[in-house]
Amino acid sequence: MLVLARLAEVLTMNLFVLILVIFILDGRSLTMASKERIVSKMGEKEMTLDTVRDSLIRQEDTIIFSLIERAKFPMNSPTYQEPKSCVGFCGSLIRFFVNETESLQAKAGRYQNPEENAFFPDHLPPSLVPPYAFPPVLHRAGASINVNNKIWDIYFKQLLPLFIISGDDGNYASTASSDLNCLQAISRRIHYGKFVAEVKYKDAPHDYEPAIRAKDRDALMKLLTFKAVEETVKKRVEKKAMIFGEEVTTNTTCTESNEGNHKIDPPLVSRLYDEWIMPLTKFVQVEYLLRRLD
Ligand SMILES: C=C(O[C@@H]1C=C(C(=O)O)C=C[C@H]1O)C(=O)O
Repeated sequence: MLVLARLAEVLTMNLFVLILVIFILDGRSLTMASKERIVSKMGEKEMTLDTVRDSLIRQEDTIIFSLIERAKFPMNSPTYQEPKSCVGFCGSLIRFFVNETESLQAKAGRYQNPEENAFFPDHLPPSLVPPYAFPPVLHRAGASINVNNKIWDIYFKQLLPLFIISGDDGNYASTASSDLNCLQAISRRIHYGKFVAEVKYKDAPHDYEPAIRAKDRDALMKLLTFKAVEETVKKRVEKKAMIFGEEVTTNTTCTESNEGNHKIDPPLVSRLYDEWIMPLTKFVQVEYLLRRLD
């Protein structure tokens, strides 16, 4: 009797262990299966020239809104001046602000996304958040191209004076914060040239390879340029600046309310795209393609 009871106990125990093992294995295979589904889902959303162009169109909204926000403030030049001595931090307020914000955003994982490039990439702290498996679209050699030095210089020396009125209202921290929003939006757009170039290369490798091997920048520039697309971009951003920068009132129609009164000058936005944003995006495309066969 005792033996039978002991046997039953052992069998029950074994059965329990067996069920537990099945449960764990099944759970693991389920997790793996769902992970595979996510990965294959991302794979399905393959990048095409149309999808990258759609992204550039959406990014126009971010850029224009950020410029409108910066235009709320006058120049506020103390934001950019190098103080004679260190005041808790060394250098201009804008450098301090960008450095510190990038540091925090790096910890929060911003620069794990291959679409993001820091202005001060040296000595950034590592991300503290679990990594996300961004689809590996870019070719390794070109992925690290960073033209933010150029963007920084152009933004402060050429762009700001064009669309910001002179004056000082003391809002230096808010000014620095809105500058950073502009810089990040413009930088993301310009570096998106890497994705544009990758898609163009994949669509026609035989067209690009001879120019890449010959390191012929002019030929590459010709191959990747679509003048008609650029003209459309210029017209569209001007129209967006007109619509987004309108003063909205409830007692007049949109067209009545705003003749010539926009938060940012619409033709100027078109000019920013024509003279800086599109040429730099194309510069990034050429640089990326030159490394595409490395
Ligand atoms: C980005 C592209 O490549 C080039 C750059 C463009 C831009 O920066 O908007 C537009 C057309 C092309 O000349 C593209 O083809 O869409």
